[in-house]
Amino acid sequence: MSDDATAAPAVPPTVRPAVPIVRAEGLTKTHHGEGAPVPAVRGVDLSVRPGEFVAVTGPSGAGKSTLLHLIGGLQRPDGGKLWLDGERVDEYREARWAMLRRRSIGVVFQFFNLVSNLTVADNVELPALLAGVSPKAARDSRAELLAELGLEGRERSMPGELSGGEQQRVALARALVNHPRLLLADEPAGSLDSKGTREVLRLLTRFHQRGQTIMMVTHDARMASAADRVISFFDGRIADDAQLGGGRPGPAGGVSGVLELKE
Ligand SMILES: Nc1ncnc2c1ncn2[C@@H]1O[C@H](COP(=O)(O)OP(=O)(O)OP(=O)(O)O)[C@@H](O)[C@H]1O
Repeated sequence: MSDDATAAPAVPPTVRPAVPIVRAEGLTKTHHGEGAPVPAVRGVDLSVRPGEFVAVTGPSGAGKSTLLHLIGGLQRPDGGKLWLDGERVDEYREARWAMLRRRSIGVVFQFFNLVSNLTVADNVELPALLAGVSPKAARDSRAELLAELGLEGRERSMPGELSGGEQQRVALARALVNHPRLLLADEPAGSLDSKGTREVLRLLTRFHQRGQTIMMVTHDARMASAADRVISFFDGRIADDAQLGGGRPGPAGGVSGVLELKE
């Protein structure tokens, strides 16, 4: 008998995995509109680690936006469980969700959704003030972000006076003003020209490199390839989950979704 056979098995060092920013188990949502019910998200299991940049892609109607809205508390699931930063949130009431969204989740939409009768500065400061930040701290954060996003001097402009790309940068500043744990972006370049798209991509990449966790729905292959993980969504389910940049494939394995996305 060799020494190896009698030796005590090696005890692996204790590794405490980081608490996922997002964890979903069996997440389900059916829309009830005018016609027949539409099952948009069908039992999704998902985990997003701190610092990940995840692109969610897939055909129109696959349920991508619904998934993002469930994670951001903009819609409620019919079934399943959802944790944000380790805290079970799917049973939260609206007031608690509102507080969580203000403090921990930033959202950017395709059509910017800025308040049209507020100045750029007020649009960006508003979520900070609603979260209970002092007016001075809100002003300081706003000034820092607008400078960083190349919007210095536009503080007093109204959203309608800005280009689409500038409006999306204002929306990004607004989403980030409370330093959210999670940034959700639903087709953030969907209504921009190629210059605006490049700009949004550059900024998202920069914030990701600084550690910002991002989940982004996109149809755009270039946008998706900036992420470090691509989830392909099809018919309300995760069809593929792949790590980009040579990392390990996600739970569903395979790289077909990524290959399809490459230009
Ligand atoms: N509020 C709603 N009421 C009824 N049906 C809805 C509602 N929102 C979405 N749906 C339907 O649910 C399905 C999934 O929609 P969702 O917007 O999540 O898909 P998507 O993958 O984001 O699509 P797209 O890429 O076109 O935005 C679609 O069939 C859509 O028509």
